[in-house]
Amino acid sequence: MNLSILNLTRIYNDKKVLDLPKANIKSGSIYSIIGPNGAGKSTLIRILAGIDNASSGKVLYNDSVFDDDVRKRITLLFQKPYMMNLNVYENIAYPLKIRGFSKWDIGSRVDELLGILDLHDIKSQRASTLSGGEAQKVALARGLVFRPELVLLDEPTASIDPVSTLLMEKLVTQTNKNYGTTFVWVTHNISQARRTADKVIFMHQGKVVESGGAEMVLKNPTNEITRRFVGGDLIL
Ligand SMILES: Nc1ncnc2c1ncn2[C@@H]1O[C@H](COP(=O)(O)OP(=O)(O)OP(=O)(O)O)[C@@H](O)[C@H]1O
Repeated sequence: MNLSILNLTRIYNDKKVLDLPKANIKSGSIYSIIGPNGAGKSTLIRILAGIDNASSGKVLYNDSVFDDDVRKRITLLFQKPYMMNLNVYENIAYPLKIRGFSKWDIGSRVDELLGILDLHDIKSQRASTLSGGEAQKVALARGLVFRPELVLLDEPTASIDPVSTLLMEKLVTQTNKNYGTTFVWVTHNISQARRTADKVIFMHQGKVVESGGAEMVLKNPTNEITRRFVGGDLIL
């Protein structure tokens, strides 16, 4: 799913926290959004996911404005996973069940995801008893099982151990490759952006300071603030 962002702003208490005159997210790519605290990354994700309103401007999903049809083709994952009061298998199967998939199709898709994320041993466990990391893996599997066109990720691996983080990254890159899924992933982990992203968007003070191919923005940025940020300079 392509996204076109035009003159998008978000104002909180008279302060403009987001100001994006023009940006495009190309279908089939993995985008990392990086930038310091308060840069407007989560605000942007919330607006793209239709759970917050812009103060002005618009976002087009392919060529449509946000509506129920767009909503059905999007997944949003935060740092804190949401679990339904079901077991692991049923949580992951849920989006397929409500879309009327056959039992056989549900079984094969859920089994594949359980395998990739190493969740087979806990597939019958109630979701309310899972650890934070286990729950996040289940949430990712549930968010991908119906093969959404666009996946919005807001620091989903921030409190996940390195092994599970790599499994989640692998699932994201594999899903992108196999189904052409577009990912927009907010991360504070520059190494994670290096491992996963095709394109990187660097935000600072509500604006896109630099964007482009991951290799270029992360290794050879043209902007001085980007260079300091990716180089680990804490004072921008
Ligand atoms: N509901 C709100 N009311 C007032 N100000 C808000 C609100 N939500 C966000 N802000 C402000 O908007 C700015 C951008 O916040 P946002 O959460 O988008 O930043 P971020 O880049 O995701 O930061 P972080 O890396 O810390 O998660 C911040 O200054 C924040 O204080």
